[in-house]
Amino acid sequence: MSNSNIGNKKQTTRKPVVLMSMGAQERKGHDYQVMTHKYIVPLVDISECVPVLVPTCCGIEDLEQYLDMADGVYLTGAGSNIDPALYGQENETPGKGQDKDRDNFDLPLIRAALQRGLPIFGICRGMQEINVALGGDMYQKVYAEPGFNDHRENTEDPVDVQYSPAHSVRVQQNSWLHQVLGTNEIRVNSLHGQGLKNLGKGIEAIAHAEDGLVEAIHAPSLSPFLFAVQWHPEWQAAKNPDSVKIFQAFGEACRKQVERKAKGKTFHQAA
Ligand SMILES: N[C@@H](CCC(=O)NCCCC(=O)O)C(=O)O
Repeated sequence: MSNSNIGNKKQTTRKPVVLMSMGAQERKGHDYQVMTHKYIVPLVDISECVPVLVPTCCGIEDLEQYLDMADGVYLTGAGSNIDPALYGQENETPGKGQDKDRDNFDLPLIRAALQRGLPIFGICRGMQEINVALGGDMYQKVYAEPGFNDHRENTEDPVDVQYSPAHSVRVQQNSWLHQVLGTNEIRVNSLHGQGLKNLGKGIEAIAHAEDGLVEAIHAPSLSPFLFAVQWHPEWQAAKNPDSVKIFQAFGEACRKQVERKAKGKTFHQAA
């Protein structure tokens, strides 16, 4: 934490404010907006940011006001699938739940955050949303695609088994992620049935699973920090050195945004 004295008033640089879009859940006949604890804790403890949980059930009328408050955007995983109509496909998984409110909030949120040069970090569904928001599409059933492995968890397993390391990920040599992690191969958990197919405009893959499926993306031509992963670094993040490095990198990107804002600049002006 850096301090600066202005006159006699001691001013402390504020922590970054990060938007977390919530998802829909129905319980006992009531509709809820939810956010899982495991996503919040590393943002507070490791990224050292202040989360603002945003309901996605009320449309995008206040989107710009939310973004006025934000120094970063953090898009989490969720069991729901993105509506395939949003990337020009028929629905191949009619039995899987969707969350159209979250789709219809997050895709405009991503585009508007990019316009403002805000750091964006996505996990699992969050990575998929970023790809779709920028015109990419998905394999709706990776497990049914020739040549790909099954990346789903066994939902009958205990939760700690579901989130245990499941496969290796090769990190692109000399990529930003390689520099952050200091290695070109890591072991990751895997809890997804869908995966990135054609990449959206400006999106580059920087890590792949053993079967070639995209596991991490960035977009250096679009943003100072647009980074997303298919695995779940938030799971017991403090115990995973790779996760700690990722959440620290996101926090640092958001602190730079705070500094830019304090100087009255946007990323595009400061570049
Ligand atoms: N439905 C998509 C995205 C999967 C995903 O985000 N899984 C995480 C669910 C539980 C959690 O939040 O950890 C797909 O199947 O690819």
